Amino acid sequence: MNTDLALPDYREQTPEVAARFSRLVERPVALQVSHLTKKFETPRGIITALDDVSFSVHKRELLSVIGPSGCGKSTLVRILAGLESPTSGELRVYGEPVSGPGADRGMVFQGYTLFPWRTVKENVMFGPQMSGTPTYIADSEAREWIELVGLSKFENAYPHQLSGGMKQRVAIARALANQPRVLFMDEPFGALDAQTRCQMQSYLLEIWKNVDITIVFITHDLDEAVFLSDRILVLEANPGRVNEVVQVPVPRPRSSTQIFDPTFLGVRKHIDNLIHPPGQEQKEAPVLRHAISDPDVV
Ligand SMILES: Nc1ncnc2c1ncn2[C@@H]1O[C@H](COP(=O)(O)OP(=O)(O)OP(=O)(O)O)[C@@H](O)[C@H]1O
Repeated sequence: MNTDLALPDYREQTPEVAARFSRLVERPVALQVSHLTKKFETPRGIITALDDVSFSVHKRELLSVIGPSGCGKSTLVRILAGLESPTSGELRVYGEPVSGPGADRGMVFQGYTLFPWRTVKENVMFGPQMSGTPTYIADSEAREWIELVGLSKFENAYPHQLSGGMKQRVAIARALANQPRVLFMDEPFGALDAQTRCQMQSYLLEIWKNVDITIVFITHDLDEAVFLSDRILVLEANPGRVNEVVQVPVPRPRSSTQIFDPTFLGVRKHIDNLIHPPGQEQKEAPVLRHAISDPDVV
């Protein structure tokens, strides 16, 4: 059976979805990335990790970035967070040029970056305390953020007492407690098992619904990108360039049952084709230098 025939074109939008996108582009631009280029000098020559990358993210938008390995996702997020400088190009947050790290941008990484010697609440309070918020205010605000991520019963627990998904919820609360204007999430659920990962995606949408925050979400998981995003920035590799910015035509609110909808599958297939162009699939597994030959392994 050719299932492609049943899939709608990824550009088909219901009137509700089209209206949502018209409203989205009317909102202020939270993040403007203009002509970003990053070159690395290596003993083997210059590597262009990012080549003239431009895109914008609107207030309260959730934009995912996806692409093949080596397309520059990590380099991009490091530059956006101010941990690395671009070779050329510019980054603006609500119109203000930025360079270097700043409280206007928050980060959630894949690895658990909580302080193991601090409780959940102390972890969430850390940023505001460091920026001079009085302890009693930081304390009461931390409780609110912890409630938002559904961990009130665990505010006095230590990270080692929490599951991987719970630790990432604390990491989200900790990032939000600093009240950034844009939150960058770099494969935050990449280390979680499949079931927890799906739960975390739903939690993230719940949290996002209740907070005035713009999210840039880096992932290599197509389903995750489609499930979460308003739009998806698809990068190509060697050099890292913008391939396409795709509007996700799946209505909100999202639910896990939508992953079987033709609309979901149609846009997923389009992005898959951009990342793995038909006819360029790898025909055989690469031969590894240290591969062992075992006749019992087929
Ligand atoms: N510090 C560095 N020095 C030299 N080359 C680098 C450096 N960092 C990244 N690169 C190169 O830049 C390109 C983009 O790398 P980057 O890690 O940003 O891609 P990625 O999309 O995150 O890859 P992956 O999905 O495999 O993690 C690659 O060719 C990589 O080898």
